[in-house]
Amino acid sequence: MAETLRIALAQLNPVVGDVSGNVARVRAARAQAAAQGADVVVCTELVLSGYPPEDLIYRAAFMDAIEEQVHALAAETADGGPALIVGSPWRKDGHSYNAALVLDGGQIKAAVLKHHLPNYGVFDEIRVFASGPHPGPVEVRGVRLGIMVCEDMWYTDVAETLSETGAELLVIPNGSPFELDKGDERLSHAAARVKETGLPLIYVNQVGGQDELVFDGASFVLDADCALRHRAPSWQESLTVTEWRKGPQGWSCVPSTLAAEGSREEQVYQAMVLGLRDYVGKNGFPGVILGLSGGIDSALAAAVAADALGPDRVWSVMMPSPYTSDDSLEDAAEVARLLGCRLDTVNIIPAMTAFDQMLGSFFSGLPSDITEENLQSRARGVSLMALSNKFGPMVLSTGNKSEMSTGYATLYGDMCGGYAVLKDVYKTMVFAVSRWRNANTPAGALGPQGAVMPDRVITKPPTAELRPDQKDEDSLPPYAVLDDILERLIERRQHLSEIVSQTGYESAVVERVWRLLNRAEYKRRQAPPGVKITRCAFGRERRYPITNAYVGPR
Ligand SMILES: Nc1ncnc2c1ncn2[C@@H]1O[C@H](COP(=O)(O)OP(=O)(O)OC[C@H]2O[C@@H]([n+]3cccc(C(=O)O)c3)[C@H](O)[C@@H]2O)[C@@H](O)[C@H]1O
Ligand SMILES: Nc1ncnc2c1ncn2[C@@H]1O[C@H](COP(=O)(O)OP(=O)(O)OP(=O)(O)O)[C@@H](O)[C@H]1O
Ligand SMILES: NC(=O)CC[C@H](N)C(=O)O
Repeated sequence: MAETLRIALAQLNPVVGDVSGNVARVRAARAQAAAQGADVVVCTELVLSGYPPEDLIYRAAFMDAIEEQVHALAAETADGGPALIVGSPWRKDGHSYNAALVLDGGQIKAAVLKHHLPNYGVFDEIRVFASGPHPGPVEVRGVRLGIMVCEDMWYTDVAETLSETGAELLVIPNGSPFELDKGDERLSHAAARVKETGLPLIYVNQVGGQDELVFDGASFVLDADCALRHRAPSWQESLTVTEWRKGPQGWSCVPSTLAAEGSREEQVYQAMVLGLRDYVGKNGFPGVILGLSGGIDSALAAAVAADALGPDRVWSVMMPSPYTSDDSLEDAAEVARLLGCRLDTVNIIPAMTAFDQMLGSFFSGLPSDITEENLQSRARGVSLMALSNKFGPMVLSTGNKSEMSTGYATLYGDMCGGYAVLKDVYKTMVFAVSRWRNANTPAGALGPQGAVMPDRVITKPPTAELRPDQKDEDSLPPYAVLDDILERLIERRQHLSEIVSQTGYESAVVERVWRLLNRAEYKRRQAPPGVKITRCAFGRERRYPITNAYVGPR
């Protein structure tokens, strides 16, 4: 019976669908762990397919490719190196499962099948996977490991079965997407399982961006007394070999590095950076292009892009109209200078004049209104898309969550683009994160050190500059009030009366925000994807009908 054990936590960034690339990532991690004397390497949930694989699981050829690669990987473990615990889709008796496979001594020693399939929020695993039975422990190098997959740790029953059937150590491969405050939630579920079973626990999480999700990593180890023995860094791949010793009370982990979690602003910023970096990188774009207005949203989006990709892959374009102020021109130029990214000017006045002429016979005698305002926004969108078509960079959309919530954005105008950087970040958080970035250089950032936007960009009142003297707060409640109401409606799903009684806001204001929110559903369905940051992001997590005649109590 082993009295010491070295277990490697492989916090990897797989690419969904890239089976051979993912196998290569696992192979490299195993070689690195072997060089550090590891006995076992624990990888993340579904690392071979990438998480979440969604409907790829329905493709028999995809599942065949995975099976073939698993057998090859298993055969490689005959080399006397560490055992591998890899997450992989796995077929058995005509069903597809979300499994953790134990590969050792040249064989597939066990397939632990996920029991609790998450089917809420961003998850719909019941769509593609069958639920496995409660697993039992798997003996690896003389130690009975209680392996369970991600969601199985969020309930009591799987850990209970594992401990009752002799597990000595809980091991959990995860694909747990980032959202604010998720770290505490994970830790409290993990600690509950440790307390119930008296067993130490290893939690290994995926890192990287996948469409609207970003995985922060932050893998960790809890000892049997719930002491945190290791926390891997967030937002980057890592491989840590942890040392375990067996004493009279069971297994205990030798204390190792504890990476800091970072402030909320830092987490939001890093989530946007990694989400964008991986979206651009994994989809093969040479870089990004965006309209830089001199306002805070496009300045922050540009800063995130420069930190994600490097300033030389960010192309900013100022597109002045007759309503663009000198301050905006100066501020856009200063943002581009501070970031060190390319800035060009494309005047949209000729396009506005052309539309006046093209549509003049229809519009004659009618007052100028939102129609002409939206044409400016659309002229900018068309220009950016043309530059994207000609030169290849993907267009970034810069709308924030307050705007996405209220429909304060122009369809096929500023809503155009491939990816919306700030989509799940309320305007009040946009201000806070911009201040944070001006005072801090994020770890791993490819952009410049120091401030990335002039103070005036943060302090001036937000305006869309689509007509003279326009200010956002002329049409919307102040952002502090708007965001508070939106957060209560969206994330907390509060009733309107509850919001009024808890906050003292006028019920007419809360009613208006509710109406704006519901009315903009059609716009959100046409919005580009953007990374999930909050507890309830638009898209999969908030599914209201567009055609919606409900008028009863809300
Ligand atoms: N249920 C439905 N299903 C499908 N389509 C629907 C629809 N209801 C309206 N529509 C269509 O949508 C059109 C209205 O949408 P749209 O054309 O976008 O225009 P609209 O929402 O009327 O105006 C854009 C709003 O965004 C504000 N804005 C624009 C640009 C930038 C910023 C900023 O500060 O960032 C703010 C602007 O001040 C204005 O309040 C309708 O004319 C109709 O064609
Ligand atoms: N003059 C401009 N030049 C370049 N892009 C612009 C210009 N005006 C608007 N845009 C683009 O359209 C987006 C919507 O901007 P708008 O000024 O209407 O409102 P906003 O949401 O307050 O954004 P920002 O804070 O970036 O100004 C901007 O973020 C920017 O990408
Ligand atoms: N992949 C999963 O099973 C994730 C579900 C889990 N509750 C989490 O977010 O951590």
